[in-house]
Order: sequence, then structure tokens, then C-alpha cells
Amino acid sequence: MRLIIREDYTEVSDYIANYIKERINQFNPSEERPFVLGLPTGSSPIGVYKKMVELYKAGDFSFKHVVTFNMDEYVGLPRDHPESYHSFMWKNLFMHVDIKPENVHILNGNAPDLDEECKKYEADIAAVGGIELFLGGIGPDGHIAFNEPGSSLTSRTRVKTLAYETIIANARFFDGDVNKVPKLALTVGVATVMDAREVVVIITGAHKSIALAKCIEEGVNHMWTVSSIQLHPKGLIVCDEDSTLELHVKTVKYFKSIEHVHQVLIGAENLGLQGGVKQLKSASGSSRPKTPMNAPHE
Ligand SMILES: N[C@@H]1[C@@H](O)[C@H](O)[C@@H](COP(=O)(O)O)O[C@@H]1O
Repeated sequence: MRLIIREDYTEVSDYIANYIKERINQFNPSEERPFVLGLPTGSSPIGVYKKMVELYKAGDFSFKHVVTFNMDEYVGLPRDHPESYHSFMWKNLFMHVDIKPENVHILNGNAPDLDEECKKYEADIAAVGGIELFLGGIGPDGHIAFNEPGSSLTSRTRVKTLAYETIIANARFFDGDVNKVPKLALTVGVATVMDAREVVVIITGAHKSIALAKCIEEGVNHMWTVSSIQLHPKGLIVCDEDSTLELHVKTVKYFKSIEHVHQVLIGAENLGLQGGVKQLKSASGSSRPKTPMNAPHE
């Protein structure tokens, strides 16, 4: 797993948007072989989506051959309600880019048979060959999607009752009134996220610092469901300085030093300083990454 630490929310958002752009461009998607992207909602990804729209408008990449699957949706909230995740995604991302509406998948929280809806979602993901990159945010209690504390780490798409902490956290989107927050949601499972070939998680703010520490410094634990990223062969967390408050100084220094070495290697390569690269290679014993994007994760 890699941890990339950036100064603030804006820098975190820019890093991730550029990262995803690179991944899509490297993949070179086509009609027959689309790039399958898992996406979250919440305030965490808004900056990423804003930057992605900017990059799209600058002609740096396209959503023409991108297929998306969103993480979750409230149960019983009308699809066009301003706080539905459906509305959120169209408002913040989809309406600004060239994605084909038929390539967008968002769970239907008003389906007549919710269990059937969840089963179909898993089948739809499998039908396109699985998810290439799943982007996620976390709640302050370390939940990913709506996989609240205690969720099975082998869980699949299903109906979930929201934790009281999540209802309180999300009341800010419903006039601060907990009674207006739906109590049930459809969500992909922890295993659905971890099945993706790559998982990228956004963590910002001091209120998520305990979750970040639990996620990376302690063991895999169903009470902090995002900690399952430790078992993923290609996991990346991008966080801001504030969210590192509860980490050991040693942990922060370790991940910063790894990134620094990568940067030096890349800089040396770009300048044609092969001697410098060789020296660093032998000092670190690591092989040379071509770009920060394909640096080893594990
Ligand atoms: N289901 C969503 C999660 O996917 C999201 O990660 C979390 C954090 O939201 P925010 O990014 O606003 O802190 O909120 C909700 O619970």
C-alpha cells in the first residue's frame, strides 16, 4: 500500500484527478475494452471531480469509453432529490463530461426488489470484466461506501442500515435534521471494492485522523472497514497533513521518504542522470519506477 501525503484538500484532489487521468490514458480504453471506474459521493471527492472536469475540458482525457459504478445510494429517496447520489453525480461530474448515460451505473434505492437490485449490480460489474480502479472516501468511523463498523469484510452489494454516527454526519446535507436522513442505503460491499484491480482512497481533515491511523497502523478490522485495504495488492491512500495528526511521526516520515526516493529517481531519469539512478537503485535495492503513477504499491 502507498500513502501519499499532500498539504491540503486542493492538493489531494489535484493529485487524484491527475492520477485517474493518467490511468485512463495509459489503459487506452475503447468501445470493446472500456475503463471501468468505481466512484464515491460525499464532500471528499468533490475537489477530485472538479479537477477531472477541468482536465477533461482541457482535452487531457475523455470519458467516452469509461464505464462507471457508484458505491452507494440512499433507499427511498426520490432519484431526482437534490441529495440523492444520482443527483450528486450528475451535478458534480457526469453532466460536464462526455460520458455516455448508458455507461453510468448507480444503484436504484427505489427498486421494487432491493435484494434483486443488489444482485444485479454485482452481475453488471462482473459482466464488464470487473472494476479497474475503485475510488473511495471514508467516514470518520472508517467506513468505506456504506460499510459501517462491523460489516463483513467479505460483504457484497446489499441493503444496509446506517450507523447513527453516519446519520449525524450526513444530516448536514438534510438541513441539519437527522430525521430527514434516510436510515437505509444500498451499498457495494467491502469485497466488491477490494475486488477492483486498484483501490484509491481519499482521506482529508483532522476529523478523519483516527480512522487513518486505525486503517494503516493497526490490523485489518471490521470495525474500521477501510482497513481491508491492507490486504489489497494495489492500494493507494492520498491524504492531507491534517488527517495525519494521529499517525506516528515514524509512519509519516516513512511514507514521505518513499515518495521522495521515487521523485528523485524520476527526476534523475528525466534529466538523463543515469549514474544517479544507479546509485539510488543500489542504495535502496529497489527497481526503478518509470513514473510516480506506476510506482510499486505493496
Ligand atoms: N456513503 C458515503 C461514503 O461513501 C463517504 O465516503 C462518506 C464520507 O463523506 P465525506 O466525504 O463527506 O466526509 O459519506 C457517506 O457515508
